[in-house]
Amino acid sequence: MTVPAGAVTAVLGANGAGKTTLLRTVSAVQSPVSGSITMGDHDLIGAGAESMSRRGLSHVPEGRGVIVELTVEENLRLGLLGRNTSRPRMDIGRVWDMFPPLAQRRQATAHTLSGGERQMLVIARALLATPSVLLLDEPSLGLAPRVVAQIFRQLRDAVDTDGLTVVLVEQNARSALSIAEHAVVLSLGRVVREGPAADLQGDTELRHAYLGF
Ligand SMILES: Nc1ncnc2c1ncn2[C@@H]1O[C@H](COP(=O)(O)OP(=O)(O)OP(=O)(O)O)[C@@H](O)[C@H]1O
Repeated sequence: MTVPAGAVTAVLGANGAGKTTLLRTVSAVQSPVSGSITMGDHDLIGAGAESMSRRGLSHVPEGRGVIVELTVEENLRLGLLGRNTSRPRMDIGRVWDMFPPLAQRRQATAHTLSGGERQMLVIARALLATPSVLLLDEPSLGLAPRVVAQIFRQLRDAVDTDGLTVVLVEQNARSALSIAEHAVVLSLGRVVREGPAADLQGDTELRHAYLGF
């Protein structure tokens, strides 16, 4: 599969299709059995996790990952530590504008946040490191549609404003396709369809067979 730069690519497929494995392999958490992974001209296989962040690749795994003992603001400051200073557009002030619920709770300990607020926090923390490629695993999991819409709107804005490249793994195919330019459908660990998101959205047979809507 190919991920176009400066766009959102949705990675879709049923439970167990291999979406999480794909992201873990790209970000070097897991080793591939075969094949190749390249970013621009660079071969990523064997590069190691540290080298991934130097190349501007950031992975937000499923299941949140905020540090619950720290405040919202302290969690965000951790994102600044891994910052790629050649892309300085993102700062904590912009996070407060992007996610007003976080601004209201900036001194609150993260364990008091709702699921949606925690998801906003991990995405904001990843954005503060100013990655060029953001891998997001199921950011909508367990969240109310209104919160999902808010998070997706901000992601879309980061792509449009900063030229960020997003790989969005989602079971919520309808929402993911609504913000993606490009899409890939996985089944049993293989790509069964890849193309413009609008084409996949318009393909009723594909939607019924693989996307559940
Ligand atoms: N390309 C592949 N080749 C062989 N096995 C794979 C491949 N991709 C995934 N698997 C295996 O399939 C199983 C399910 O994969 P994975 O958890 O990545 O799916 P998923 O689409 O993320 O599912 P969920 O939506 O439930 O999180 C895992 O045991 C994984 O090791």
